Amino acid sequence: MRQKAAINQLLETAFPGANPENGTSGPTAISPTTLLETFVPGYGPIHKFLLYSFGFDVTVLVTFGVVCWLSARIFRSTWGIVHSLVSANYMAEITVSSTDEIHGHLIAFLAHQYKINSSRRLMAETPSKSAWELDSEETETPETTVDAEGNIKWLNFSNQEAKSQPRFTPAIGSHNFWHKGTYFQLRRKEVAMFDELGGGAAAFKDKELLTLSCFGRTTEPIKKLIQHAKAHYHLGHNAKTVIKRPAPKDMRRFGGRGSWVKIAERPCRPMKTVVLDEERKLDVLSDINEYLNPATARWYANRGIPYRRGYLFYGPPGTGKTSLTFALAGVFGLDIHVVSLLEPTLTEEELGMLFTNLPARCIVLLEDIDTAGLIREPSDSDEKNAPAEGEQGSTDFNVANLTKALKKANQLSEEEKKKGISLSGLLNIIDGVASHEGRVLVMTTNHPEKLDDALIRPGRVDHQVAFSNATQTQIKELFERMYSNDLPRTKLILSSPQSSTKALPTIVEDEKKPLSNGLAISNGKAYTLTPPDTPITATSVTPEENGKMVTNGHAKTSIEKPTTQADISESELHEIAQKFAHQIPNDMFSPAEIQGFLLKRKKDPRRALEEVGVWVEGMVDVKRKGGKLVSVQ
Ligand SMILES: Nc1ncnc2c1ncn2[C@@H]1O[C@H](COP(=O)(O)OP(=O)(O)OP(=O)(O)O)[C@@H](O)[C@H]1O
Repeated sequence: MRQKAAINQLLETAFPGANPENGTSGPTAISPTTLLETFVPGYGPIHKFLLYSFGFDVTVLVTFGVVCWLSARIFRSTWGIVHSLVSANYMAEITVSSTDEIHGHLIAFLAHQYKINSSRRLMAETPSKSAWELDSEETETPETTVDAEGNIKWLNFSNQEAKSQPRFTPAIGSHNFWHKGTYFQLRRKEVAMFDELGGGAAAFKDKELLTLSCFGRTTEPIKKLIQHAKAHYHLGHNAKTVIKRPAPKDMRRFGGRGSWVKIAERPCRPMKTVVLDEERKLDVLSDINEYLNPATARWYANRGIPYRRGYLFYGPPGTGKTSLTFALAGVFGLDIHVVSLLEPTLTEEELGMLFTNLPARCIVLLEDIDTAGLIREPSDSDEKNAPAEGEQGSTDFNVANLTKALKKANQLSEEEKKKGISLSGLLNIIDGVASHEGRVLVMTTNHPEKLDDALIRPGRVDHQVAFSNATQTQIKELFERMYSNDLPRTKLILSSPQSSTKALPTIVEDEKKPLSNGLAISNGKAYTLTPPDTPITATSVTPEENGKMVTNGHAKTSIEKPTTQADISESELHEIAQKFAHQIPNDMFSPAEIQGFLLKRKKDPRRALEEVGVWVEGMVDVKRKGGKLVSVQ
């Protein structure tokens, strides 16, 4: 009886006004149950069934669910409104596209941020490192084959990729982090870009956008963060020379900095490793040093002279033209932009655009300019005078001639299409009105005699440097360099750089100040020029360590015999070098050839001395016969 009364009471609460006992309806009142019955068909019977069978009023649960859902909706939209109001009025943001190198700097920096690292949403990436980028020998863990005595015989690097440590970066989505007391929001998202590939083709490409925001009405904290990320990135890259080349065709169409892509980063080549007549080396060094001085830019501007400098390095193959360019880039901390004029997809307009998008100061390297296939556009008179085949007169005009003429016309138009860069086009790009100022242009060639006069006239080429096969002094230097551990830094004494002082008599205020890179500015007096240290990841290996390598955590003896360097005193090394140099004729072999010979005996100077006679004989024989394949190595 009591149970029935309780159910009745419940029903009364659920259906106020409805009396299940007598079935009469009272005045209608709005209750959650009546509302649900109105909007959800069949709710009433289910509700009654549950209530009678289990004494459980489902309306309470449903009402609670609905209230929660509604609250969540209201909260979300209120939050959205508040967030957008706050973002619009009290937050600053900066967006970075993945087409810009800052994107890479930021991601690398964020990957190092412990707060991001502790995030629960990360993206794993396998960083690909070049041989130069490996931190140290210890981080390399090649598989090794060991002989009976436990010495390493063969190394195998096939498992390298699998073993390399993944890098964790923030996943696509939103992240928050603190940096130096500022709260930052990071949104990483991918957007599909409709990219017209030309020739009617098009494709969607993914591009990434990073949006950094922080509270406040100024973007200053974000700018500082980006600056910090850049500095962090370059921290480990100070001693590297960055090599860039034109981006793939579809990327460089957009212009901007994205027109150049980094292809490599190498440790700076120390100037002392380039064996070249000291005076010639210093001439180039002081010339570039003076050119890069900001005061010189003003000097040029005041006189209306285009602020550009061109160098021609010429000489036989393997004599150090490229090496000197890299060493110069290291000394002055410039990036090298390498352009191949033979690239079939490169048009004149694109080359012009690439030159416009060069950074303020850089080296542009045009290698083997004689083989670049520059096209001299035929003059009108040439065209008129050249008799076309099949044009011997209308009388003997026949079908065969017509076919030939058509074929030739087609061939010509095909060639025209592939033509690439004409000489006049290149000349315009090098020093035309739209040409970039502030860059150092280096052109190299093995055949200067083949170059067009216009290409090397002053203004386009301001300084020529001749390279030749090695002299005995250079051979000795190469030898000593190969076998000495780490020679102390050489001081280069600059004696009276006349050319520069004559050319720039009015640079006064800054002249005696050493530049930040350690080079002094010429003032007509003799002065000491010390090329800045190029801190190549100095592995100060002790003689004892030198014969060992660490693999998989175990120190093992290296493949080669323990070095003999430790056994040789400096004076003996000089003596051997002297004898070695005497056995090689002057000006016959390029430094590259000598380096190649020494590399095969890189740990054994005595053996190099013993074997050099036979090598010279064999090589002289090959050179005399004009052959290319060597019988002695
Ligand atoms: N003068 C030099 N001093 C030191 N090393 C040199 C010198 N010349 C050549 N070498 C060595 O020889 C190799 C080839 O040199 P490099 O590429 O600079 O020659 P190159 O003159 O540019 O040749 P090419 O004309 O074929 O491009 C490099 O490994 C370099 O170290």
